[in-house]
Amino acid sequence: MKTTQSFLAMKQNKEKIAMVTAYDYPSAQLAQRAEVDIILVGDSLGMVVLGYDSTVPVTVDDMIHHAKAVKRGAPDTFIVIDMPFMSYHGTRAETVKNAMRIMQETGSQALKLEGGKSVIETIRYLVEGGVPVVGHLGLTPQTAGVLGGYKVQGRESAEARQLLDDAKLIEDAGAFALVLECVPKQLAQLISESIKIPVIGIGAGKETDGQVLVYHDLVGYGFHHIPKFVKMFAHSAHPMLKGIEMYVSEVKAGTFPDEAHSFSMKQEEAQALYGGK
Ligand SMILES: Nc1nc(=O)c2c([nH]1)NC[C@@H]1CN(c3ccc(C(=O)N[C@@H](CCC(=O)O)C(=O)O)cc3)CN21
Ligand SMILES: CC(C)C(=O)C(=O)O
Ligand SMILES: [Mg+2]
Repeated sequence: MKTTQSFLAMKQNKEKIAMVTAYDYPSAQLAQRAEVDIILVGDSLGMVVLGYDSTVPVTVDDMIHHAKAVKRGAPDTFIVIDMPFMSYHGTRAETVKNAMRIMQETGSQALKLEGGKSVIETIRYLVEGGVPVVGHLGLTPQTAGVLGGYKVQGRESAEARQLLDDAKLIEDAGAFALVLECVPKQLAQLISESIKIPVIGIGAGKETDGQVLVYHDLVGYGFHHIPKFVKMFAHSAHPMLKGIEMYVSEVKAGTFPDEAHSFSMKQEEAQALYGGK
């Protein structure tokens, strides 16, 4: 099992960090087999697994339910869990309770929080309490309603400088890594060079210390909207759909199940069953 220190060392050694989301037992198994460095149980599960049109409806209980399955599928991989919408914006006691529940009930290694200046204090006291924290800046989907949609952030220098300042604050607050989503590659490079903790990009160019992609985007599972920054490394929905269509037609034709997929009794037992009332 890697640790927060492993990821700092990877940045120092210029070894890229590969992160992927997972939401259930099989996706976690595949991620672990592929030797990803970090699994993120992302609140994107609300969209790609539950079919909501944003991450806003996702609850702490949803995150725990999915993360427990992920942990069973990838017991030896470092797992980060998203704190969902507004679960870290109430009182300190409420935030601590949510963080504690997610950590204790799932056995995962770290939590991720979206936002800059406004969550610095929260990051600080979670870290002081012993929770490894990942920050998340740029396009923060939980505040997409306020941002005005899923848009690239920091295209103008003033806004870009604000994101750089926020990244430094997040580092100072004690986060061990930072996810940077949907920002120009020049800004992502500057932020990666300006802080010591690893920057994991998504739609942030190739100069970050690592990359993260949503599982369903990268393996092409589902028929959802695919953001521009996604490279689909496999197209799994199509062979899966073909398989299900074949199953339906074989059931309709009566060719499934065949002998190989059926159980049988000895002939005399069958005779006794049919004839010997
Ligand atoms: N399937 C999926 N993949 C993701 O990466 C993802 C989710 N869902 N849900 C949660 C958030 C939302 N994310 C998104 C969703 C859409 C765009 C998007 O469509 N962006 C525009 C860019 C618009 C612009 O140019 O400003 C695009 O065309 O890619 C980006 C990030 C990233 N996360
Ligand atoms: C896109 C990644 C960074 C995320 O936060 C998620 O999957 O929820
Ligand atoms: Mg998320």
